[in-house]
Amino acid sequence: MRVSAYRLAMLRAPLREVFTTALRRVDQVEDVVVLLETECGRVGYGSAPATRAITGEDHASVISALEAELLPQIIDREIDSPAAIFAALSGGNRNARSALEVALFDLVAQSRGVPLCRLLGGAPATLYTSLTISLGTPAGMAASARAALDRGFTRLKIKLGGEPGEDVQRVRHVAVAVAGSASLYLDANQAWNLDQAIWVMAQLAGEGIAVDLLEQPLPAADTSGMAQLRQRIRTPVMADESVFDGEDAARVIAAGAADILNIKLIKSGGITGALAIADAAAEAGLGCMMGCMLESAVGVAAAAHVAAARPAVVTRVDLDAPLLASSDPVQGGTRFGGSRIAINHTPGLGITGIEGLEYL
Ligand SMILES: C[C@H](N)C(=O)N[C@@H](CCC(=O)O)C(=O)O
Ligand SMILES: [Mg+2]
Repeated sequence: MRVSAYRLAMLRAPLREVFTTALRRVDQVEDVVVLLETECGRVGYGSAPATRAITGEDHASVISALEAELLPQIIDREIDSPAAIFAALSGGNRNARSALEVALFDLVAQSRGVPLCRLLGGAPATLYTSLTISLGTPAGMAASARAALDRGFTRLKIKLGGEPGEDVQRVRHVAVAVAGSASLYLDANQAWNLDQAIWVMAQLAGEGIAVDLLEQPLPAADTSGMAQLRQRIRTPVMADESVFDGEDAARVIAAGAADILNIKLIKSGGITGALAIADAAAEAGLGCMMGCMLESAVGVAAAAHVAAARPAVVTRVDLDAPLLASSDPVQGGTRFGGSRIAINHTPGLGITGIEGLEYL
């Protein structure tokens, strides 16, 4: 398979509500989309959002890495396997690499006539995602949680990361709103220190509020704090910003800093890096969550395929970004509806087009 041409475009989609975490606020889905074209008329899709607060990249740095560094490495080159993709690409930044890798994997799977997850060793499946409740006022978050129940979600990810007393209030309000109809997990996006994390979890335990999982409570580099926290609370701790790639995974596992790892294609620089994290976790007997950034259904569909390729280790998915948007311009392929994600059985990612792309 030879990539003969490429196009770059912007995909924009409005959100149902502004997405707010302890790290950033996002007003709309805004991805750089890579379209790779082959001599035989196939199109491979990949995408990346700007995630400056997490990976340091904005749209300009993603576009420049693609055009100046990465795309020249693959144009008119024979690429027909995952190993060839890995061998072809060097440099760039994580966001750009992820977009390009996904588009290449899409094409290789299409050329073999199999869904992407089959190329990666799995099979199409139905996944069930949590829905994220943005950081806000306790009353506002409770209302969003009730709306999520109405949409059929039974697992909610509660964004925290303000003053600890206020965070307890937020969880308390959400817990009352869902009244046991949904499991709750918390994501502080690095906002607390060790004492604050212990205090918040003790308050919630004291009030009998069940918390399923605690995601990235401490700063990404504080693996020793995360390891100490695990000894002090009963709730499993998940590493998100502490684990970008396979090397980070090995370090976090060796430090005993997490019970579960959150894999995201944008952090790992694509599918190869994501599988390296899953393999490291499997070897250590840890589970993984497949997560996403606030991004379009192109990258999230690719993440769903990776999850379906490693069902024994990727036991949870937080692939809700397309559901946080008020419409999905991506046509064909993996379908997102309520909490249900139905992975396509058609070749590659199965994408047949994207409405409203603004070509660069
Ligand atoms: C969208 C997903 N549920 C999520 O919360 N992902 C991130 C943050 C995404 C972003 O800032 O774009 C997370 O911290 O888990
Ligand atoms: Mg997180």
